[in-house]
Amino acid sequence: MIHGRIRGAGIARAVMQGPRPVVLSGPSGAGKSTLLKKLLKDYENIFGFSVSHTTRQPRPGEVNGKDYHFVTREEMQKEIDAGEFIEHAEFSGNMYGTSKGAVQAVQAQNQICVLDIDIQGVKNIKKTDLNPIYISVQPPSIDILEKRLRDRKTETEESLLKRLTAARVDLELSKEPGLFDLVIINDDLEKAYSELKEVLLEEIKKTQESRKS
Ligand SMILES: Nc1ncnc2c1ncn2[C@@H]1O[C@H](COP(=O)(O)OP(=O)(O)OP(=O)(O)O)[C@@H](O)[C@H]1O
Ligand SMILES: Nc1nc2c(ncn2[C@@H]2O[C@H](COP(=O)(O)O)[C@@H](O)[C@H]2O)c(=O)[nH]1
Repeated sequence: MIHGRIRGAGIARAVMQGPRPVVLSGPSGAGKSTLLKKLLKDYENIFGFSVSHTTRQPRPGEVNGKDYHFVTREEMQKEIDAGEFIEHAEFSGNMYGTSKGAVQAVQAQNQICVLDIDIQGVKNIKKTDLNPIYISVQPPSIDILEKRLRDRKTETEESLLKRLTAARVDLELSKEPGLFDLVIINDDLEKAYSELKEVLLEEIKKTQESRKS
């Protein structure tokens, strides 16, 4: 596995559709949303979030259309059948998916599109021509992950156990050589955030430059 270095960042994209997207993956509770929120705050208008669809219930404070498009299983299946999704997966008893519209909405603003998706999503995106930078955010240990998930107070005991089981699978599958361009161990948040910014610096600069011209 490659740590702290990016593969293929300098390779020109076959089809230039603006800045290269970014996939953030890793176990639930590893800190993807925390890092992403910092990035979106510090680089407002440079990054845009791909708003996924999900069938899970909204958490307190989550906004429909901003954090997720909260939909029923029937609604989501209908859109999947109509070919409106780039990828979709079942995670911890709910459906999640990235619609074509979610990515297009960000790319239309010439922003770097960031996808927060699980490892099944990563494998499915690999089959497309999206060509993102793949980053896995991982916890320092499973025990710390469990503590973070418990402290977040978003899960029932049942869903927490499901997420921990999925986390173990995720950490195993993530070892596949070449699956991720970069693995960030999110122990110290500021250090993890610096690593994330460093790897994205080239795309950030390109996007900032394109705004000037
Ligand atoms: N480096 C860190 N040190 C301590 N706590 C952290 C750190 N990073 C994130 N956290 C906390 O851990 C919890 C889980 O983080 P977060 O919700 O960002 O994870 P996630 O990977 O986005 O999870 P999910 O995939 O379920 O959305 C949050 O309560 C967050 O505040
Ligand atoms: N394959 C996809 N996975 C997604 C998508 N949106 C989110 N996720 C992943 O689901 C889990 C759980 O998220 P939570 O918000 O319920 O905690 C997490 O690993 C996300 O990365 C998606 O569109 N496709």
